[in-house]
Amino acid sequence: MAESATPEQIVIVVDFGAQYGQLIARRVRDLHVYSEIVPCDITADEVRAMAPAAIILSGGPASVYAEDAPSIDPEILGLGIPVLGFCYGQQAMAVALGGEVAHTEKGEYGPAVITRAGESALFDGTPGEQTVWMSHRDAVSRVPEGFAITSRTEVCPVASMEYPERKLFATQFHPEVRHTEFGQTMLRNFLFGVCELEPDWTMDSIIEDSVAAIRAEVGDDRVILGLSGGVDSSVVAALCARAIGKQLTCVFVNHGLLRKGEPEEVEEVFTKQFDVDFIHVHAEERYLELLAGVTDPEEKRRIIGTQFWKEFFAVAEDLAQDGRPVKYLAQGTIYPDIIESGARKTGGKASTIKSHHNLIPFPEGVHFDLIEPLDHFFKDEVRALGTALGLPDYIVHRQPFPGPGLAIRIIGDVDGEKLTILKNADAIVREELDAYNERLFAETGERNSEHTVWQYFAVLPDIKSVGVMGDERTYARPVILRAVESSDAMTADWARLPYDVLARISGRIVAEVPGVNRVVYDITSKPPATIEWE
Ligand SMILES: Nc1ncnc2c1ncn2[C@@H]1O[C@H](COP(=O)(O)OP(=O)(O)OP(=O)(O)O)[C@@H](O)[C@H]1O
Ligand SMILES: O=c1[nH]c(=O)c2[nH+]cn([C@@H]3O[C@H](COP(=O)(O)O)[C@@H](O)[C@H]3O)c2[nH]1
Ligand SMILES: NC(=O)CC[C@H](N)C(=O)O
Ligand SMILES: [Mg+2]
Repeated sequence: MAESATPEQIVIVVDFGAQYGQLIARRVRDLHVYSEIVPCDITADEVRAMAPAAIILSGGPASVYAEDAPSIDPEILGLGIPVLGFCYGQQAMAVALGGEVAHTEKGEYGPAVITRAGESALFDGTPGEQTVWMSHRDAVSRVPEGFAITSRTEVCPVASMEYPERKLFATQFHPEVRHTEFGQTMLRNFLFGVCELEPDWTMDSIIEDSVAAIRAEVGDDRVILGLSGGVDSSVVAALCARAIGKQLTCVFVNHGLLRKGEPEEVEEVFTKQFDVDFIHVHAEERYLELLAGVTDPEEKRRIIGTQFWKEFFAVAEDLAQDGRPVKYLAQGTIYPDIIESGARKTGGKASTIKSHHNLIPFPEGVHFDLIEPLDHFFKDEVRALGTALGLPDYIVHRQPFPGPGLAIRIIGDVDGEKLTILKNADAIVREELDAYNERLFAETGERNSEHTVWQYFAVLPDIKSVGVMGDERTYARPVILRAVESSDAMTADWARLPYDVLARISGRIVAEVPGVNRVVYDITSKPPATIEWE
């Protein structure tokens, strides 16, 4: 399998089940150093093989002395690679090296003021007293031999500790959260001061590395790309077009589960505005037949994902008629697809939340070598990459649309009638919320800012309810409105839409979409819900 281009310098974040694991990796990447999360049972040999330039130990919910509490292999701390531990990470470091951890009399949650003690490279350029963010009940009560205490709070005797000669540093507080006043300075001090890293992981270098990796992998062979018109696959298309030009054929599968007007738009954009070979596969009937009567969400995802492979393979066989076989399939797989599918490359530690269509195993008889240059990235990073590649805003800022399409927004089995209802209701939701987002954009000047609605759509549940329209009883379907704020789809909150916007959407759907007599709004965040309903 073709790996994405991993930069030479990498910082690994050892995850003890932190709430902020992703955030740590992001903060490091924001400083232009590549970072990736690894599970906490990683062995010293595995770390050696990855040869990271630095290691960060995350926080975590456990208590170090609890049964089954995760720990760090002390050998890892002795590899000579600089280590920085946060919270549970500090506690785990202390215990691994012979120090002690105890319950504090009262925990510290939220802001705390630390007082520094002595010199520390980690605190360079920060004041003697400063506000940090804490979230802990335990604390280091005795530091391991050779360690110095570099700050304390009233409650916590070891707010930070270090053994600079061995390049081991740790804090009880969380430098990765925005509320820690000088958190980003500390991270910078660690990466560029202690570890002497170069901030060279820039969009331009990412593009260069990816293009070179694709070229090296593919050589003179041919590639087909699953192109949905979405952000991820469009960015991969741009990267592949740069790398291998006309060896690339883009394949758009119209499975009939797309939004109203979408197939026409995608075809228009990629045949008229981009110079790529584009094939539109009409698979509407095949999908409807395969999905008939299927109600289980994972079963639907499996059928849809499997059929995607078959459609791509059929195109590849067709193209190969001219004597030049197609060996590679490129896709816009991104990191959240992988982590949620509990799939390969995460080391299998994550649990399966839902099987993303692009991670379903190949059916018998189908094989491709995969090219997935975005498989380490989050959505907002993909967008930044798209902008750097010169893709237009309407593609870069398109809201995500899942590969299995409307099939996972129709709860229960899928049929033509339900698809029509959902397409029409969804078109109204998009029209109204597109306009709302445009108004916010006009006010803030920022697309996909924290103020705009990130993703919005309609869901059709498998129930009916009683209503009264035109003095007559109705027994018809409700439509669920889902609108969320997010930046990377890993977490999301429901959008606090103004009542007048909600009222207009509800009024229009019931008036304009036959078969619907009620509209409800989903006010659940992710977690505990997910963005999609299936
Ligand atoms: N209708 C489709 N035809 C061909 N390939 C598809 C289709 N839908 C999805 N894919 C493939 O599956 C990958 C993952 O889908 P996903 O929806 O996550 O990405 P996207 O559509 O490119 O971007 P976005 O998340 O913005 O919708 C796509 O990048 C693309 O390679
Ligand atoms: O390409 C995709 N194939 C899938 O199978 C899939 N399932 C969910 N999504 C999208 O991923 C993001 C997170 O979705 P959830 O919170 O529902 O898991 C949201 O943006 C979803 O729209 C998918 N995208
Ligand atoms: N946020 C954390 O890492 C907490 C660590 C540990 N569970 C404590 O309460 O002290
Ligand atoms: Mg999509």
